[in-house]
Amino acid sequence: MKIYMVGGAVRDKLLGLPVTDHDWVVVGATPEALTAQGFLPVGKDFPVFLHPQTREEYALARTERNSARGYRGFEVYAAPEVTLEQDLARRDLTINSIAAPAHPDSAKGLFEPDFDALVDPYGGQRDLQAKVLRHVTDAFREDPVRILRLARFAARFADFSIAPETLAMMWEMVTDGEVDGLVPERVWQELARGLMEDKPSRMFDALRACGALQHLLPEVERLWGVAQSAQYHPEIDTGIHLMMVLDMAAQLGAPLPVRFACLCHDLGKGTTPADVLPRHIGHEERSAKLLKDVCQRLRVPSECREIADVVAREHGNIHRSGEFSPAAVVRLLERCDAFRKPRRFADILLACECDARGRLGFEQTPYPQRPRLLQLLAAAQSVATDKVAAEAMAAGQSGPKIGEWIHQARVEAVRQSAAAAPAP
Ligand SMILES: Nc1ccn([C@@H]2O[C@H](COP(=O)(O)OP(=O)(O)OP(=O)(O)O)[C@@H](O)[C@H]2O)c(=O)n1
Ligand SMILES: [Mg+2]
Repeated sequence: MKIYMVGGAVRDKLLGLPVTDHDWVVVGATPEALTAQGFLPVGKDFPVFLHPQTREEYALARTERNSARGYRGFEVYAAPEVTLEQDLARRDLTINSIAAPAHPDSAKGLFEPDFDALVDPYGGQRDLQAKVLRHVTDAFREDPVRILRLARFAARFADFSIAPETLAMMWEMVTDGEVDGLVPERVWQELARGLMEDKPSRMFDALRACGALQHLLPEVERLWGVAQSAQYHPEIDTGIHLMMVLDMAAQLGAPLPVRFACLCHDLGKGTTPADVLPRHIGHEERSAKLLKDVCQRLRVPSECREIADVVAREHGNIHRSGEFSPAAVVRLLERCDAFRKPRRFADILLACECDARGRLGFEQTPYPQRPRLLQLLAAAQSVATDKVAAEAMAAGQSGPKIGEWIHQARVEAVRQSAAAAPAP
């Protein structure tokens, strides 16, 4: 048997990037031979084994066919006579189809890849140098998730382009309805990973270029070509604004829920009636409704869904909060559930900063609303609620009236804090 390091580990090593997870392929072996060497079988669908010490994945060389639409319908063929070239041929991108032969290092009991003896039958190194994302063979079509994977790699390797023939193939796959059969969990998984890359906008550029975004997220696709007022949005186009917001979220190191909230905050601008454009009165409510559809369709986890809902509804109010009375500030904090979930509120404010700075010419503009609302929240939180409640009861109050007293005490605390540091 012969063992090779493959996939992302070889690619990242050649790019000089840190390598975290190692994938291996085993040629000329049977499951029995691997088990005899101490490897642990794991794959339910695929013949995959774990190294007894490192727990890294070792897969038998295989060919595969997609027997049905979507993710589940694979037929896998693994046998000792499947060659390395055959295994590399069924992979997604040339840059992911380079193999490094590995030699057992008997001292450590591990395998050491030899990067001076790469096996690269599909031009992976050439495409790494030319910075091109290119499919390996027609087998790319067998797995439509690869459209999303490619889009995600475009977001990660922001200076790579998509080979025209690959884009053409993706376009055909989309036209054939291939992305419509994807299971929601896989779509969400890839979208979430792409959102977390350095330049998320490039994932959406790629998905638009092949027509997939219209199928996966029509609510987002629709935003291109929708005008906004030039006074607040010099970039005008809502789709362009959205991409700037996402890239700002990446630049500010925002976590996934914040990035998802950014993605969905302006969905309602896509359904603004033509006669009120470029104004978008009431778009917040419409965003929240469309967000609900997206979350149901893609089974978005509740952590992402909930923050996105608040950001969709309240981002305009948070932007304008500098003009709010102390009572209006407290009502805003209450609607955001900031007293119970202060950390989530900080994330909501981060999403709003991304929105404000994700505009042409505003990238470096400070967003004082964020520190100010955090300060006012801290002031409102400093109210000793049990003391206020005791006072209210001593004054003969009960039920909701006690809540009103607490609310009033918080308004007073916000008033004092705001007076000490007025909005800029
Ligand atoms: N739908 C898929 C998934 C994986 N692969 C192949 O399996 C390898 C390992 O997959 P994975 O670990 O998911 O991706 P990586 O390329 O290693 O990228 P990452 O850095 O995201 O792990 C890929 O390089 C690719 O050769 C593929 O061809 N098609
Ligand atoms: Mg990997």
